[in-house]
Amino acid sequence: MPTSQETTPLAEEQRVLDAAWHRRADLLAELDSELEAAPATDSRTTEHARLARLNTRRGELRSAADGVIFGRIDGDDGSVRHLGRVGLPGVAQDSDPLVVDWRAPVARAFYTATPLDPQGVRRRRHVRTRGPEVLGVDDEPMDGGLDDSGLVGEGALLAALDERRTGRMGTAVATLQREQDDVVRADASTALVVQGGPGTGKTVVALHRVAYLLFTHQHLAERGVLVLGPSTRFLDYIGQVLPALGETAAVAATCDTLVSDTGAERDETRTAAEIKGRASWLAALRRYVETMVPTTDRLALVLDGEEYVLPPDQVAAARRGARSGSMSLDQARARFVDRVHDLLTDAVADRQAELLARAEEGFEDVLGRLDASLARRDDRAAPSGVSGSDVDGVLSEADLDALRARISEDPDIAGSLAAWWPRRDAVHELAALLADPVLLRAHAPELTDDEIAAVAAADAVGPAASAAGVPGSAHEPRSWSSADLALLDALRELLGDPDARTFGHAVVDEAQELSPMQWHMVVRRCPSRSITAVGDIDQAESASLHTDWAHAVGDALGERWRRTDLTICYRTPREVMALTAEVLRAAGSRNDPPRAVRSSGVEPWVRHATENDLAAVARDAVVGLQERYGDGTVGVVAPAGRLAALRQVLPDDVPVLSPTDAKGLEWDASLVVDPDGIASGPRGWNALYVALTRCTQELGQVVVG
Ligand SMILES: Nc1ncnc2c1ncn2[C@@H]1O[C@H](COP(=O)(O)OP(=O)(O)OP(=O)(O)O)[C@@H](O)[C@H]1O
Repeated sequence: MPTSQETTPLAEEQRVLDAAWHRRADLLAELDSELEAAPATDSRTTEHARLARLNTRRGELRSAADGVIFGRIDGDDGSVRHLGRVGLPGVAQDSDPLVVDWRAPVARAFYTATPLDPQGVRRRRHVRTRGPEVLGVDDEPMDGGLDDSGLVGEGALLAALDERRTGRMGTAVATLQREQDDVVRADASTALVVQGGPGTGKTVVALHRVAYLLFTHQHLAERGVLVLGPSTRFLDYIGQVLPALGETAAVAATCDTLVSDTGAERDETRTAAEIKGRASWLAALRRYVETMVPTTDRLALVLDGEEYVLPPDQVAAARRGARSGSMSLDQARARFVDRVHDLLTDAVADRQAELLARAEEGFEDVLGRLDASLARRDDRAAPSGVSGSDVDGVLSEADLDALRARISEDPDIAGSLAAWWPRRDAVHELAALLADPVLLRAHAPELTDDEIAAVAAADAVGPAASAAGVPGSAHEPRSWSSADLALLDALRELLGDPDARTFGHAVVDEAQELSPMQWHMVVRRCPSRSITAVGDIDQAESASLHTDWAHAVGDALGERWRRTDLTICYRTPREVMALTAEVLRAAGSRNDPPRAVRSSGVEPWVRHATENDLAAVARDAVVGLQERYGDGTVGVVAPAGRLAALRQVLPDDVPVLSPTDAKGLEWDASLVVDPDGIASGPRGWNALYVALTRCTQELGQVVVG
């Protein structure tokens, strides 16, 4: 006889979780033994692909321990479905799944049904679990009651939002909100720009979208998804989320690490960064690369000691033909070399025919040369075959093929062609261009003299560059800024980049920071333009001074993108968001801050300090916050110029960051030191908006003066 305890919703869900937990364990054991039994090396592609699939599935199942089930929807038709981070099939064949994957179409109603639009759902239940244990259950009947908040599963959501922060981004798969779910499941055939204020869940949405797309579209899973974030610190912050959502086919990078393993090694002035970020560099670099195509039509090549001067009109035609279309310089060069091999083959055959003709006229000396020449070459077909040249001395098709093959492998010919049309190295060529005002003026005529001076001066920061300014001249290896790396990426593509990898989809976080040249980097990685970009134009600090999204993405995406907005702030409490409207106005924004869903009950506070006691006041404030949020996280945001001094006095375990580096991160409590100093920098009010919105509970400020 069931006890009264066992009939409670909690006991009911515990029974479901027990069954799901065991099913997951059984599936994992099956996968383990199947993978162990597989031969260590099997070169067959099909077997390789099968093992990769099994491995992925094992990874998914392992990482789903928290969230084996997290929700349930009861339909009007009496159906009951449980949702989890990964789907679990029923034991009997053809039985209903025990747990439905959250990304499956039938799971959608869990995120989007409301009492006003129940979508066939009678009741939504959030099931809070830790490992194999059910902690609590929140029910939401869809019986046409009030729908005031616009929130889905408000109780579960607010409980999730009140949890202490760990310094790593958690998953919100159980509590995604309707406007977020719309983005997660949006059509991926064109670019989507998601504008949202601080804490509206842009990162959450971007990451869940990756998981959703990889689950739903096999071709994306095969081609991979690129996740671009603003910094390696940020990538570390989100690092655990994708595997926990079941995704391993995503590659995380920053724009800088896409180009160089070391990332950007030097900063530069905002002026230089803004100039170098402009889209007009694409045309400038194209013009520059055009100067790397030889202009002479005289091409003399030596084969077997004989010089052949190729017909100049044909050399010119080969050069023109090679540059047609949108090929890289390397591809064009390869095409040209191919054509030159044909021309040389013809020239050798013509000369031989000419010698033969003269021999027939009885010139013994010529006959001697011809014999010697034929003896040196091995272009004729094998003696056993019937060869035209055996009969009349004219090279047969087979002889010509053999001659062409020999020409294409001849190292001297290759050497002559390399001297005539040298291969170019993007690093050297870019260093040469940026260091040389004459070259800059020639290829980037839209730049003013002051702008050219700013670019060349920025370049002089790097190790010595040759003053010769001739493309290809010897340049020392130099260090690059972020803006340089975007130029390098573009130049590499124009010259030919054998290592370039493309992806099926790209997700860009903090997208407001990308320069037009960086947007081109994204499109280069994702030529289909299946891109999801999330960002907040009001948090933009980038030197590129975007004021709206059309300005930011227009050059790279043209008209081929659409925008959607996230409007609810899940992170920052109402008490803190109330401070931000004024900051936004000072930043010149016409937007309102997002609506905060929660209150922390703690009013933001301000302490005053002088330059002399600033460090001590900040230290005192941080220690106080640490005492109150000992089980959570505390972070400090300050103007870049104050960071070093503050780091010396503040506890080691507290991150002390500039607004730029704090972007996208959050702590339970944050201290903003010298907000006026932050606001007085370039795009300073936008930076202050970032700084003030990092906390989930409590905000303190130390004002100087
Ligand atoms: N639906 C949700 N359920 C639970 N938590 C959520 C949800 N949406 C957002 N959050 C939480 O709100 C916080 C802010 O989310 P997130 O960092 O994605 O916002 P953001 O818009 O990227 O912020 P920023 O503009 O500052 O980078 C995070 O702690 C996130 O886990």
